[in-house]
Amino acid sequence: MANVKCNPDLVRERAKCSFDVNELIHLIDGGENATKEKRHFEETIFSVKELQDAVPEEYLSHKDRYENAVRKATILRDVCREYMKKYNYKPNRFRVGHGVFKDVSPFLLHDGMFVATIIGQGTPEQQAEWLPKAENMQIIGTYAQTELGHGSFIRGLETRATYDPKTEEFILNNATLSSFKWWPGGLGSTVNHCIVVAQLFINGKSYGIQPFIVQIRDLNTHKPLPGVKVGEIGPKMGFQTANNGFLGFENFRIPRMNMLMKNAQVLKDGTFVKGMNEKLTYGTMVMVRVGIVGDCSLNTSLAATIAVRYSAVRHQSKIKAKEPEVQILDYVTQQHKLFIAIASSHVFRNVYSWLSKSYLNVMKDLAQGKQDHLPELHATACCLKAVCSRDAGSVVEECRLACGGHGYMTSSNLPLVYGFTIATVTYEGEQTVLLLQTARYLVKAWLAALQGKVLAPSVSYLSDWLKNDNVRWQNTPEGIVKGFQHVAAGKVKAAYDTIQKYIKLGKDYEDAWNLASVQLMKASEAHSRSILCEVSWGEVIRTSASPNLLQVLKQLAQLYLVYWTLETSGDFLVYSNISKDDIAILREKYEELLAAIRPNAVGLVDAFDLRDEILHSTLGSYDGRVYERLMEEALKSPLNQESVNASFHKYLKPLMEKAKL
Ligand SMILES: CCCCCCCC/C=C\CCCCCCCCCCC/C=C/C(=O)SCCNC(=O)CCNC(=O)[C@H](O)C(C)(C)COP(=O)(O)OP(=O)(O)OC[C@H]1O[C@@H](n2cnc3c(N)ncnc32)[C@H](O)[C@@H]1OP(=O)(O)O
Ligand SMILES: Cc1cc2nc3c(=O)[nH]c(=O)nc-3n(C[C@H](O)[C@H](O)[C@H](O)COP(=O)(O)OP(=O)(O)OC[C@H]3O[C@@H](n4cnc5c(N)ncnc54)[C@H](O)[C@@H]3O)c2cc1C
Repeated sequence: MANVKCNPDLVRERAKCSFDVNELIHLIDGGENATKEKRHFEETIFSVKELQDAVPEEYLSHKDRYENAVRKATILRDVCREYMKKYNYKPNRFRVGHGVFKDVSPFLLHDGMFVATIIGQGTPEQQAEWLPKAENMQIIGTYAQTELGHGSFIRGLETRATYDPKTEEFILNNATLSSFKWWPGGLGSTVNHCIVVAQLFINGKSYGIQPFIVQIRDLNTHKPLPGVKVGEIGPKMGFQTANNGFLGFENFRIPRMNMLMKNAQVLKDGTFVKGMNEKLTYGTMVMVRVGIVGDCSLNTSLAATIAVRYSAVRHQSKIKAKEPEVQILDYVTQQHKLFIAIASSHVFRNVYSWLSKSYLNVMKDLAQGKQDHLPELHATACCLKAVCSRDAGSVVEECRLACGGHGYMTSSNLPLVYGFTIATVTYEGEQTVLLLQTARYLVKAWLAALQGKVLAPSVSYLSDWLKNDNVRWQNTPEGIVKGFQHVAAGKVKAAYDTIQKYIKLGKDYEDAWNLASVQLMKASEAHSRSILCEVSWGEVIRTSASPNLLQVLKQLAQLYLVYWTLETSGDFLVYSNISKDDIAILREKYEELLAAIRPNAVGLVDAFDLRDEILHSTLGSYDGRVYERLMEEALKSPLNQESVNASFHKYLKPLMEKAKL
């Protein structure tokens, strides 16, 4: 990228960067070698001509866009397969996926959840049967759980799998419209298999929801098998190329061994054997929620790169009347909008790495029959997924707004980035629903703390707070982290006390819970924020980097801490010993941090190392040729391929002529 002829503003910005951009790229990637491998892989992918679109996708019809996405998905699969064989390298498909599809791949659910569920829920024999086929794409699958009538409350799913011991088969049925599967990616027209999550019935008795692997289309003709009704759900706010679909069964039979039986089992005679913990059936969701925190980092870095580069190139208005128009990046309000995006991307990445380690440890424990840490992992993954996805959505939208009118252009790519980022707030567990899951855990932890029990590490601050809720406020990063824990503990206590108050007033526990649920949700959010602050600050101070880079990383981590303290200062005034003077000091600190980060802003987004092919943006490309690219892209509009459009003769001219009469 270094030899590209760049906009002079960007050249100046890059020259004043105080740290080594390559050092940060290597740190994010996990080492110099990892960067080399990543770049070589991306170079290979983006030099494949067939993966480049001649016409921007937005001009294609819904159908053509889908077909183009499937075409590219198959080419990408082949290229990746060859590449992995040759170099023994496991690429991050999500980064190049955004480059190839702009949006998401119709194979997203095959890779993200179908294969993962076979691994997580299948017995070794079932894995041997289906995994090689799925990994080779001999079969293509999705994860079909959500129905028209139920998504969040999965115990309420209506799809039935009734066991028939005579034939040793399950009979799948969707007797009601609300029981139809609705949403699974790739289901519309792409997949031939799915994991179907259905209510198991044996001899008229319900045994809860279980996962089944089901072939729904003929492998040669791709026609739906008899008894299967399947189709696509139509256009959405984003995820246009994900090919989300619907599905229903009528007396559709599958062999007994198609129930994934790593946890619970159904024996030939219809005996149901319970698993170690019925919630392990929800395992794929936990894994994906962890992954989404990482995805939030990537999505935020895409938007930050586009908006920061654009803001360095764009000049508008003046700070001082007699001086030239300034780069909009020099407005402190613009820095306020954008630097939190850079900081958040780093925070999400660090927290993702921490959460992934916890996830892998719990998986190891489960393999040995130990499940003590599962509730903590579930609670932590739920609230982090909810808060990171919501933050990422807000930050991406703020970046888009920070690009003014041009941020509204599809060619800026910001509307598309917003479309797939905001979807993460809903899928894999709607935000409020997940926050309330964590709240269940927090209330239990609070009760345990009141009883003097030892708490799990992520909630041990509740016991500390009970011992001393009167800690003196300190305007240091460590002091702020403590402050966030105080806010969280104060909110958990308040929510708990509210439940107790309603119970004393004669409400039963469930009603009391519902009445207190706004407070419970906020307590859960505060708990999540305290984890984000503690973990990300902890990761940064442990980072080994050159002094210059470390200084910048600390500035970003502090910016995150101070930003959120100021954003939620009301909570701090209620639940901690912060004073108005401390808040004034933090405001000053915030302004200092914005000023300190300003000279490094472009270097920081360069360090996300997102190629132009991944950014897909007229505003965010490395060379900063913003206006040229806006015009070049506009000229690709089909309306610009002719000097007079047919509608003139058909409609406008007759209208004008009628007006003359
Ligand atoms: C520079 C950048 C570098 C970064 C690089 C990043 C690279 C990116 C990396 C990775 C990216 C990976 C991204 C992955 C993407 C993959 C593909 C994504 C596409 C996904 C598309 C969407 C798919 C879907 O949406 S699938 C459908 C998902 N559906 C849901 O999530 C439903 C939500 N509902 C539920 O989960 C449940 O119904 C519930 C939990 C809300 C309630 O369940 P219920 O049975 O009613 O339980 P409840 O009575 O409330 O609780 C009973 C007790 O069970 C406990 N519990 C509940 N769930 C779990 C669980 N999962 N595990 C453990 N325990 C659980 C609960 O706490 C209760 O316990 P208690 O003790 O009784 O309180
Ligand atoms: C882009 C996209 C892709 C998807 N892909 C898939 C897929 O591949 N496979 C699949 O199976 N599913 C998929 N889904 C479905 C997704 O998982 C669900 O939409 C999601 O879990 C939310 O469930 P819901 O739609 O039932 O929302 P609802 O639960 O109906 O939410 C509506 C409102 O009700 C509130 N609410 C619901 N329950 C409670 C409660 N207990 N307490 C308080 N408030 C509550 C919510 O907070 C929300 O405000 C996808 C969804 C999207 C948007």
